[in-house]
Amino acid sequence: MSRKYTIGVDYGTQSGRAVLVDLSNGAEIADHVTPYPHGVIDEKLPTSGQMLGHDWALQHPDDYIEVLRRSVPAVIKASGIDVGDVIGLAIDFTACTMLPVDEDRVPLCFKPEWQNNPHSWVKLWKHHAAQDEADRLNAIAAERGEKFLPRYGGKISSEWMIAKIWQIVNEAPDVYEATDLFTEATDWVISQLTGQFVRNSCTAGYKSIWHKQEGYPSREFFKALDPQMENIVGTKLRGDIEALGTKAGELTAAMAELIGLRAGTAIAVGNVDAHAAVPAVGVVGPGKLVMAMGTSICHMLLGTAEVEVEGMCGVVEDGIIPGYLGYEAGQSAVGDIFEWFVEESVPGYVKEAAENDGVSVHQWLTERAMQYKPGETGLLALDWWNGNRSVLVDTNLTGVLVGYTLLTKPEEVYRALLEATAFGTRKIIDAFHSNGVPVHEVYACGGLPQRNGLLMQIYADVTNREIKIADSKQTPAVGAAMFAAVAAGSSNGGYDSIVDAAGAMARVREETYKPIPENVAMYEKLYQEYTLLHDYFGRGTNDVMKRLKALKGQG
Ligand SMILES: Nc1ncnc2c1ncn2[C@@H]1O[C@H](COP(=O)(O)OP(=O)(O)O)[C@@H](O)[C@H]1O
Ligand SMILES: O=C(CO)[C@@H](O)[C@@H](O)COP(=O)(O)O
Repeated sequence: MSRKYTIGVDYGTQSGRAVLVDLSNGAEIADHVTPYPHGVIDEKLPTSGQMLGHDWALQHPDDYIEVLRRSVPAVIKASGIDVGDVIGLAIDFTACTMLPVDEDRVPLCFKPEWQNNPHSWVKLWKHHAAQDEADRLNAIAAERGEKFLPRYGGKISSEWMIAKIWQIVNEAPDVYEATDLFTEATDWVISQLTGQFVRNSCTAGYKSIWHKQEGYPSREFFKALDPQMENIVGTKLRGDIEALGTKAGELTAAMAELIGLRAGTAIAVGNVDAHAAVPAVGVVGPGKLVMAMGTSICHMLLGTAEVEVEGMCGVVEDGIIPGYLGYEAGQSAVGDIFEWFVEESVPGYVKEAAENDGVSVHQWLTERAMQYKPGETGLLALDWWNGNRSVLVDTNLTGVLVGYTLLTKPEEVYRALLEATAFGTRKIIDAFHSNGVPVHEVYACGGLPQRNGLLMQIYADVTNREIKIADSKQTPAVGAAMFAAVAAGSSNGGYDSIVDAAGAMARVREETYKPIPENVAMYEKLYQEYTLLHDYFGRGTNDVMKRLKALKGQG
């Protein structure tokens, strides 16, 4: 039998990428990236030019189709394989990235009557303008003693589906009324490929408060949020919910023509970027934490029992790998903080020097930051430039940097920011480890481990754990390609389970980052200081960040 292939398409924050993978060994035969033509829409609406509020982040649904139009034919062409040997396609996405669609699954923002209303657009995962709704939702859920709350670390995030929908109810009831379905972008793209709408259990579980045994929260709960939402489960949230790796349907003739694959190709149900990455590094059992490190970090871990962990994003049965409870936690900004510094905060001389040396500003700063020992900068930061996702679950928290002097150099600040994100990860690991979900090994994938060795050494030192790195530039896409192989099934040249697919296709690099004992000791001291600052600003001793944000809103 000829070699068989699948395509995984990873939808990130700024771009989407397709990877064509050999099913016999997981080799990435070709990849292609399509930057989203509209990028992240966080200043003004592309249609009317209307300015968006603080904390808004939207996207254009056609950008997702553009990724398929451009990147799928590009990987077929670059690989030179026979398209008939591509047996499946699957995608993974940022989440909760959601949109309202009409009865024909047309996004409301495509329709002239709605296109000038910002609430008709895709709300990206990092749209944080529903914090008020999230706060009220959490208070109501706690008051009612809702059983679901502990499964989400005690708080539902403003990033997740129900808070985002409630914001639409409050600010644009007409959009709410006109919406036939609220869908995750990952499920919407799959519906465009197959012509059928099916939800996936991963986003339903982590982002929409759905539970395998108990379903969604009760009508009474939704009614307590707003009477207009009472029947939302049977109406705007309806749809079959299928497990990861299930075949959602087959590629329609029209889409086959558009993207250059055969009609009838198996299409898997949607998935989330970080979750898809887990089998791609070979993790199919407990004790091994996977960090998907890019714009943000998602921390993924498998367990055998459902336990409560402060501030985790969620625990979902079969949510990552069937047969296990999948735990997720995260940091809302990591690479984004480094990017902010590079774009908004380095002096002109750094940019010029980097240009003269022919390296990126990130590289220039990293080479210099490497010369410092832990503690030597005298700086300490809180990594809350985009709020805190875990363990505090509060998007109203903001960044802090302590220890500036007149001699502070940009590379020292850069190093302090790298370290702050590592301390944030340590908080998450400690929360799991001390609550009965052990973390013995750490794996990293995503853009950051490929680009910044100093960052990875700092993470190994701060967490005092060896870190294994994915042997792939596009780990979530490879994971999606594995789920596509499962959707196609072994009778078609794919696999019967994700465990079988991971056994044959997953890869990590031989070299690892090992903790250096003297760095571990110094970082332990700095971590104690980080914890003091973290609790002081994050647990209510001093709510100055929130007061400042409120004043900013009035200004
Ligand atoms: N050399 C570098 N060191 C640290 N961060 C970097 C470096 N180069 C780029 N970045 C950061 O990587 C992030 C993008 O990560 P990537 O994994 O490619 O994207 P995504 O999260 O959208 O999938 C950006 O936020 C950028 O600031
Ligand atoms: O929240 C999740 C997954 O649950 C991510 O999609 C979100 O953090 C975005 O990830 P990226 O940083 O764009 O890889």
